[in-house]
Amino acid sequence: MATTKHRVPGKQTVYYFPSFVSEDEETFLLRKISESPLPKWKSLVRRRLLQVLGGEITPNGALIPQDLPDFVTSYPPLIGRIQALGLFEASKHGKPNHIIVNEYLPGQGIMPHQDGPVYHPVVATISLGSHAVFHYHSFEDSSTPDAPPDSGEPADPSAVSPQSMSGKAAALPQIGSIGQIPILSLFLEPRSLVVTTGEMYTDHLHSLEPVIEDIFLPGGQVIYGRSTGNPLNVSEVEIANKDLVATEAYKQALQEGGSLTRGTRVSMTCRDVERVSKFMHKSI
Ligand SMILES: O=C(O)CCC(=O)C(=O)O
Ligand SMILES: [Fe+2]
Repeated sequence: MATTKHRVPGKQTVYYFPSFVSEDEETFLLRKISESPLPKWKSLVRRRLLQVLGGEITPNGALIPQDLPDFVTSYPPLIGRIQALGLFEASKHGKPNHIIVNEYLPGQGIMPHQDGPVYHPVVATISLGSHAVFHYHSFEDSSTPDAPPDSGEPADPSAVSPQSMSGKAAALPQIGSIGQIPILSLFLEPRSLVVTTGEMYTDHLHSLEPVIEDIFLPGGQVIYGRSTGNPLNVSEVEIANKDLVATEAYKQALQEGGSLTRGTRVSMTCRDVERVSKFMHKSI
């Protein structure tokens, strides 16, 4: 498969595609997203939910479908491009039908969580505007929690947060159900796509640390855990996709070490909601 060379070394179930959108497309997408009608905007503690594209999901996990906008179906043809990778082949619709658009200012992140069973267990995330460092975590007892979604974060109604993370302010687990050290960490370039499948979707959590800058050591490690304020939580973790990173300046930071300041990042998280209601959303 053409995707094989995009597999993150050491993981069969995570794929990284640099330059998935062009610079012109990135500019266009950021403009289109910022022009979104205000009622769709919601403020969250750690990031801003900009838009939900494709329709709202009911508390029972069914999508009330709404047409996806031209800026994801036509120019640029993001959905077609994702479908062509073949990684959604086993999902009901063969491609994403739902996109959550989030904005992260420097210093904002998202705590470890799972995306939950409402979606087919494949998620494709496009990064725009800034780099980020993305972490995957294990459950220490390798069981998944049965806690309901907590305090409004993640914004996604179907996302599952472990009980240990239910404190709003907690950036990292305070009690032991989530491994302290990420099991996999990725460098996400602006304009890249990362696709998480299989057990990395179903049995693991993912997060973005709320930091203003990312600090790298020579050889492609990143410092993790600074946001907890506790030096005992700080560790060095390997950037698993360092050899797939395409931009010279980022390659250099990963090879030689250094720090990279975060800018405003907009992410587009694309998934397939398998249960679709027969009722179409009607615009008022
Ligand atoms: O913004 C990202 O890269 C991740 C977002 C996320 O995990 C989510 O919306 O569930
Ligand atoms: Fe998520």
